[in-house]
Amino acid sequence: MKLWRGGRLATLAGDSGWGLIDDGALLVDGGQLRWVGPSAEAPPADEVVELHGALVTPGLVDCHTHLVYGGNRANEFEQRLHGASYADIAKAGGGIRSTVAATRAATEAELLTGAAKRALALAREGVTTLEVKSGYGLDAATEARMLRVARQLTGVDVRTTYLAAHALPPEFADADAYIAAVCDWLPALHAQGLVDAVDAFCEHIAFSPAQVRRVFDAAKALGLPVKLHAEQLSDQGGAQLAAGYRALSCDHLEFVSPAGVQAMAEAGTVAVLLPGAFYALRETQLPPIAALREAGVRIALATDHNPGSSPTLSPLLMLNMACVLFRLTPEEALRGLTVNGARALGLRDRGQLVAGQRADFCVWDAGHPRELAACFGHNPLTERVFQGVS
Ligand SMILES: N=CN[C@@H](CCC(=O)O)C(=O)O
Ligand SMILES: [Zn+2]
Repeated sequence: MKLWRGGRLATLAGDSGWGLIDDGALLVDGGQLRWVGPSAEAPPADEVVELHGALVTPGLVDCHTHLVYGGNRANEFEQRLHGASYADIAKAGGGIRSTVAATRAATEAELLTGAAKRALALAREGVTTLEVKSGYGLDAATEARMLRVARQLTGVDVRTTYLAAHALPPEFADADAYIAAVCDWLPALHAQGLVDAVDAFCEHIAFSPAQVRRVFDAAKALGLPVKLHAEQLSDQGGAQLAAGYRALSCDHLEFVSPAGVQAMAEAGTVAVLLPGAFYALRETQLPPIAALREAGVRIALATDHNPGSSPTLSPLLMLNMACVLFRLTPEEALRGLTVNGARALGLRDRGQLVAGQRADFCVWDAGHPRELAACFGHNPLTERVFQGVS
């Protein structure tokens, strides 16, 4: 067993507060935290690492990414600067569809090379758990390829989400017929062990609530949990729909209604906020933070890394943006990228520095956890411990 001692621990234990332990220690047994507390009370260990007062937090959980894809969409960045909106570009056949063409054209090895570089960039800022969605294949073979690639990523714990209901592929004129295919492909992917959860994009440029319901019914029949890209550009009632399926999370939520917030609170559905997309699309409608807080909805944060609306690989920048743009407190933001991110994936074994949790943690050159959110464009990570190994 290995003891890390003499650190300032932001344990995030319990439901609020930093859970600070000054001069704290962590006893690691294999991949698990065996004991956490003041250094002076630490049990004996085979090996001791001195932290010299460094800050320690749980490993970061990036619970919403589209990390596997071909090509890039910097051309759309320019188009938006010339006045086109995200929806205009999508309606003209660009956006998600343009990444679908590039992803279909890429080999599994090419997709893995690109995704592995991105996963490494996230890990270098402290990510230890990462969710990766499909949704740029939109045919059975490419959706499977994306999910297989995600599962091959190493150095982070990966959760995969089936998002074939992301956009209508060019070979389908009828969205209902495509949704039937999306539902048909799912059992085989699930049988191959490639799917942890099922997601959909409920929006006027994507799929209707009735279509999402069919996808969720297919997930439910297999016992798979669901998540939803909900109310990003308009209020479709997606949050209520998802809550009706006890969804793990609803993500984006700029246009969610009070009824949607209430339904999420009652279902225990996590609100995943994505400041990178909000920023890049110059959205002005803020997610209803005060209402989410008041209703007691857990708030998570993620990079939403994708080549179009959120081409960021910086979870630390998301902490800062969540505070500056959404007015989250630094503590809410860090909880969003740790314990609440884990909850958005249905995981209860990580996100806090508490005995029994996974030994995934970060050591930072910082004196207080609020510094992680206050600074931007600066990475103070000095060590990342993943399953007990640094
Ligand atoms: N909004 C839908 N899906 C992604 C963007 C995908 C893309 O533009 O390629 C998101 O979460 O932001
Ligand atoms: Zn997304």
